[in-house]
Amino acid sequence: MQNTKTGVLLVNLGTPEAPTAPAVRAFLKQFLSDPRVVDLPRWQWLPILNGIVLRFRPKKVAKAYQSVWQEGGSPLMVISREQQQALQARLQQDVGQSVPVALGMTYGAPSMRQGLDELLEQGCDKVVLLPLFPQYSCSTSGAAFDAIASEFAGMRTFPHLRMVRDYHDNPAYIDALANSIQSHWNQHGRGQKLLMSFHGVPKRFVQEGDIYQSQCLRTGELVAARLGLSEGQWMVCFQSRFGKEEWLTPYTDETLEALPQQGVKSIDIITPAFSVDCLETLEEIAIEGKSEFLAAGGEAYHFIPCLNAEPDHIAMMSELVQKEMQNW
Ligand SMILES: C=CC1=C(C)c2cc3[nH]c(cc4nc(cc5[nH]c(cc1n2)c(C)c5CCC(=O)O)C(CCC(=O)O)=C4C)c(C)c3C=C
Ligand SMILES: [Fe+2]
Ligand SMILES: [Fe+2]
Repeated sequence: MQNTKTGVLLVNLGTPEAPTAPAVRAFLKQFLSDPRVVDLPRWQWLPILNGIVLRFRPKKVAKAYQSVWQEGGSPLMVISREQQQALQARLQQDVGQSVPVALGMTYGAPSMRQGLDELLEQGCDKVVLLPLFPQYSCSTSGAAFDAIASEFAGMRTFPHLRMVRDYHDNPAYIDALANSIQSHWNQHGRGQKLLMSFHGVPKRFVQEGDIYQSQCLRTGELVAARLGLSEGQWMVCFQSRFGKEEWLTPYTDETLEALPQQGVKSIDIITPAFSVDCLETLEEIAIEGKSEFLAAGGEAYHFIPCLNAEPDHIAMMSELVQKEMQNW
């Protein structure tokens, strides 16, 4: 009998197994060896990666991970597991049948292969690949596609596949962000400016065709419009710069240092490119960003968490999956 069962492979970037230098080194080695992430010629990049980056960065970054590590592990993994369980329960409710949801990370564990095998073992012959990167980038969603394709390359028969490429302007995603900001304002009051800080990428990626920047700007505009914000009350900026090349601007850290001098003493900051809180939101933005802003003369800094496993975020994911399941 032919299978006709759909499963969901929920994808995120991945994270180290422990907040230690050896575990961070192992993770960074796999991640930063991917040409989708650093596309310099291998002869040029690998000596830098092995001789400098992997020698010095793991110790520093392990310390940063220690500052946000949770009882159950890396925040990215703990929250991704919550999303997996919540989405499976939500799909059962919305679709009225079991739709298995597995987790696969582009780098580290559980690997894409482990996630895929979990679905195949449950009899799924149709897989919806849902990378939790709302804005497409070659360095994230592109890399997730490569990772599943390289697993398929070794299979005699691979399952049917549909992939959600991006959802940067999906009304339910925009609503979930706007609702999260509004409820933060209701609880804590409203700052002078709302910063939407997206993970950066090298400017060159965009010049060479990556649609990431335009999708970030569109998300920003839609959220601002949904909240009725006028120019000057919000801005988009880009964080997590890596290496010497120019990345998308304005840079978040420079913005945080400049705003107090421009009279902006209180801000709210949200990170819409991240679907789960992780090192880059909890350490770089919630901790480091705050101390940068306050040191520059800022007075109030409010970090708004990612959508994580919030019910409206999970409902949006269910909607994305159901759309892919239509006429299949
Ligand atoms: C080297 C270039 C990098 C590109 C390009 C890049 C794009 C990119 N990354 C995310 C999401 C995440 N990145 C995270 C960590 C992280 N990112 C880079 C580098 C690039 N990212 C590094 C080196 C690291 C590791 C930490 C460090 O050494 O500073 C994470 C968090 C992982 C965690 O464990 O918590 C996420 C998530 C996006 C969305 C993106 C492009 C759009
Ligand atoms: Fe990154
Ligand atoms: Fe960072």
